Amino acid sequence: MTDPIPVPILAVNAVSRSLAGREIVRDLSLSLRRGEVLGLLGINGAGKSTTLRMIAGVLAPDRGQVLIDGADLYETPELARRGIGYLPEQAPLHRELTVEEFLRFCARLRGLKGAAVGAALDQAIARCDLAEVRRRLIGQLSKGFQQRVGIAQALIHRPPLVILDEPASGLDPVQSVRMRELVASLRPDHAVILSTHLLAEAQVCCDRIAILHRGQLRHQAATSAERTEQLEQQFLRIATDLEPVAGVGV
Ligand SMILES: Nc1ncnc2c1ncn2[C@@H]1O[C@H](COP(=O)(O)OP(=O)(O)OP(=O)(O)O)[C@@H](O)[C@H]1O
Repeated sequence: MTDPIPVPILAVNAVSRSLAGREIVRDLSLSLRRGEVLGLLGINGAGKSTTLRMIAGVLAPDRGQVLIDGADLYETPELARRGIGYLPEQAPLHRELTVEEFLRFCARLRGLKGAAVGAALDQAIARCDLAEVRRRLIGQLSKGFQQRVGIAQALIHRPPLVILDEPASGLDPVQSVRMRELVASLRPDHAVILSTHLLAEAQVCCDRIAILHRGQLRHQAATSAERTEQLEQQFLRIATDLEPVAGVGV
């Protein structure tokens, strides 16, 4: 007998959402398995953050369904949300707390108690390479460290799905490289979906790229299957409203 196909960690089924009378995301479907990193690529205003907000459960779709590890995010929100870690575009940090204080607070918010809090804290700090700043105030850290604290809060309860909205935005080149390494290191334990408008960034740390334009998914490819120049050409064609090259796509 063959093994049953595992339930995807994330299944987005025909999701649409309008804001201020305009359809921002239209009929979008995606799925993601454990161990996969998916890059949602698109120009400014393509609908990446709106899509991620729906997947994170902070913005309800008008139509369609989001399943987290098989649980419907809008019918069984408590269950589904336990499976999500989310870093929004503006990291939700408390600048007046130390890294440790903030992450303890996040662990408790996520329902961890007693010794589990300390264990989760140590693990998130080690994972995000924050040991040297664990007793520093968040407000005094560099942008690179602050983003890593943002990722640590998303990982604190070890969710199967990690959602990162432009995690490398505003980082210097050195911090960007470290951020890509951190994202890639999440692969064995989590499914990761991240947004970016930088193709090079997506290519380095993602297994698959999905190009979003005007709220629609226009192209998907494994990063190993297409060369950088091919992907760049597809992205430019889509972003300038030309048809993508036939033969590969969603
Ligand atoms: N609350 C809102 N009300 C009205 N329009 C909105 C709202 N939020 C986003 N939009 C619009 O929806 C479109 C998509 O926005 P979104 O932030 O999802 O794009 P994005 O691809 O993440 O862009 P960026 O790379 O600039 O962050 C934009 O035109 C934006 O102005």
